[in-house]
Amino acid sequence: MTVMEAFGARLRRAMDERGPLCVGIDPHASLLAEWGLNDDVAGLERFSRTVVEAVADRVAVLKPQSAFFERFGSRGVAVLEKSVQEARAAGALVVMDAKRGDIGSTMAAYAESFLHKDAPLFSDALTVSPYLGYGSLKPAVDLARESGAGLFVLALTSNQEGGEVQHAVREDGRNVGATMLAHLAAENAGEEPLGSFGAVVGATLGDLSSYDLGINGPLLAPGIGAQGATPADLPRVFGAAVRNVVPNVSRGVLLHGPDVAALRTAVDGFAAEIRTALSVS
Ligand SMILES: O=c1ccn([C@@H]2O[C@H](COP(=O)(O)O)[C@@H](O)[C@H]2O)c(=O)[nH]1
Repeated sequence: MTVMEAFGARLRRAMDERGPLCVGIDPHASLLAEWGLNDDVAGLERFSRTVVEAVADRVAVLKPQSAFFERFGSRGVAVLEKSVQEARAAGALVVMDAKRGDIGSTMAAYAESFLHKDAPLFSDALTVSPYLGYGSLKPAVDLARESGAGLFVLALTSNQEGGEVQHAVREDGRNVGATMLAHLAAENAGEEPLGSFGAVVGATLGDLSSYDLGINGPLLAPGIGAQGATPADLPRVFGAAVRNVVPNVSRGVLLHGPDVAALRTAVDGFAAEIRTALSVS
């Protein structure tokens, strides 16, 4: 049996070769309408196919937002399966944004759904919520290691409301977000060139210098474009950890569809801005 190389190593290579940009596949009803598509499974399929065709051969990571597929029931999930498989076949890594989290015994089933190498929805990495306790994620950590997959744990999310949970201070004086980062640093200790257990840290959050972002793992950074952050913000927000940042843009790219050339131009524009921002940091 061939064992897949660890996600962190595959991601590092993809980022070095293609740049770090992650493009979201977020088929909002409003975007389907703007693309002249119906808000139905056929529209969903056309939308996702177009995004994959336009960008999967040029970005390091594609991030389908599962919610927009689940909205259509089993036929929507079938479209999601196909999109994941086509994106991976075109050379992009796929981060499934499903934000799963539950008690350990149920978490094991979520892990089987997205991280088992034979699962129809197998993805290179999965977003997970640690708010049932970081330890509840252990089945996903274990299966990810076995499959060569990765996780992105919600640590400091891009939305303002996240602060009431993530900035809450524990008895040891550390806040919850910082605690998640510390768990991830322990998970990734000694891994080269990059650990497989990443954090979600919003690009919208301003100065994060009070946090130790040196987790030796990737930092998935949503919030660029529609949520107001820009590539130029990345060095200020992430400091020395910026080399491990995977900046995500969804609507900021998708609003340029359905024209494939226009989508590619938008992606190339964000990629160039990110390159410039990182080269001066
Ligand atoms: O903290 C988080 C975690 C996840 N997201 C997801 O990223 C994209 C962002 O989409 P935009 O259109 O670029 O705003 C979306 O799928 C969110 O669910 C996030 O925004 N913040």
